[in-house]
Amino acid sequence: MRTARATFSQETASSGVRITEGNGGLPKVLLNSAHGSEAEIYLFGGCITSWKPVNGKDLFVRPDAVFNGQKPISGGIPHCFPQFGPGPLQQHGFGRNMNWSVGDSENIEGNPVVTLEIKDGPYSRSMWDFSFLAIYKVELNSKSLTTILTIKNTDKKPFSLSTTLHTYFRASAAGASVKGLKGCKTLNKDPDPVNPSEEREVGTFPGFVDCVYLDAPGEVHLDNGLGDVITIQNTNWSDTVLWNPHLQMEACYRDFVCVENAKIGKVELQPEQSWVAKQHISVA
Ligand SMILES: O=P(O)(O)OC[C@H]1O[C@@H](O)[C@H](O)[C@@H](O)[C@@H]1O
Repeated sequence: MRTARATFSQETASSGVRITEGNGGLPKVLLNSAHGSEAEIYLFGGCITSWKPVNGKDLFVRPDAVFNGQKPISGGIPHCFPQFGPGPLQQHGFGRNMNWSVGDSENIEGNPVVTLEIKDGPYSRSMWDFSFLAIYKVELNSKSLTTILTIKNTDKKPFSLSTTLHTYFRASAAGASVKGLKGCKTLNKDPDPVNPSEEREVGTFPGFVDCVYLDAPGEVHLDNGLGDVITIQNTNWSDTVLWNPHLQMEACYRDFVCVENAKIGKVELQPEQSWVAKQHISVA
């Protein structure tokens, strides 16, 4: 079944896609699979704040997260677009500060699929003077969540960007580990500035961690220290970031780790060109 152009006021419950009012009165999209899983996405930031797979833990939203449509929502799966980290634009770019609109929604064998999008406007143009279209397709299955991000250059001049999905997984940081990054070259802010290749079979979070793994594999495994192993697969997200703020966020650092699919090196897009990347996270 396919439902075109859902709007805030238009509920498409039969497709398992429903738009309702979330925290702070912000519109959010609820996804319900016929197979028992749930997810929610705030249109502000296109931020997936909840993913409850069958037999798995929810994502993590920081206790300092605000839902006021002004500051980005800190938690879940925020977009860092069109810049990851600090730089000429605001930290992590402006995609997480924009109101995404709902495009198509559909239902595939009981699994809801929704497509969100943003394009340039006065707000983005004031910081980044390019015409672009970002399309974010989200599909919920019983034990997995798939997102496909497409960035299209709709301008007459080329542009470049970096981006990540800054995913906050609920975890026991002290017991969490990530497998699959051995051999990757690192860009490690701390503690080792010489940026060696990762030698460990598993990355852990014994203290402050903020490390980019370049040319990461298409699949890594997060043991969340709470009894689940989450498989994180990707196509075209070339890098992986591990982050835990430790004592910088004393109130919550014990309860999450970020494992981020990232594109750190610049994506260069000529007019009409697109960049597409897929993330698939799943529990056993
Ligand atoms: O706090 P924010 O802007 O939501 O971003 C989350 C974190 O993202 C990390 O990538 C940065 O290294 C941190 O400095 C930052 O705090």
